[in-house]
Amino acid sequence: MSVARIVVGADEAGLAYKDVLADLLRADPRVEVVEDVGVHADDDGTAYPHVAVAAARRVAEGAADRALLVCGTGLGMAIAANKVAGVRAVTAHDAFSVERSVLSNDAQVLCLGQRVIGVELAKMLVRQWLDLEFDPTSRSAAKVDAIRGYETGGTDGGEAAGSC
Ligand SMILES: O=C[C@H](O)[C@H](O)COP(=O)(O)O
Repeated sequence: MSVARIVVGADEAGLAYKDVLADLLRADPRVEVVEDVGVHADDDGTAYPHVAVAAARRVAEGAADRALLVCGTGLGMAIAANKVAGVRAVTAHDAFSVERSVLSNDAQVLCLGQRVIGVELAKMLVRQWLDLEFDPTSRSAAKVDAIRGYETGGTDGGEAAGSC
């Protein structure tokens, strides 16, 4: 999965980190486009589900490769983004989880909590995230396909095609 086009978003509880992380992304030569779906001001009370879904839809429609979302905890953003078909969003605040979110789960959306981790750790995790790429030939691919199977209305997530 390319990291060329990344959409960022936050509610007011994640705005400061979102802006710092967007600057980090803009400075990375691999990132060609950083699309910011807001919020842009401390007094913008847009609730996190609206931001999360706006960003996740950009990923689902192929307009962005990944999304980086920040709220107070990173939890609500992930819950909301996962309502968009085709999107796999996670909250991850440690290096191992960030790594596995891409390598195991092919997650396109990383959600962070501004009230949970320090800004330097957030920056480190995002730098690491940019280095990661899912391997569609890996043993994890069938499991991600099983997620897709449930999403598209299947009742068994494609269990017949791959055991857990
Ligand atoms: O998951 C939700 C976020 O942490 C949000 O920024 C804060 O939500 P709250 O105001 O409902 O606690």
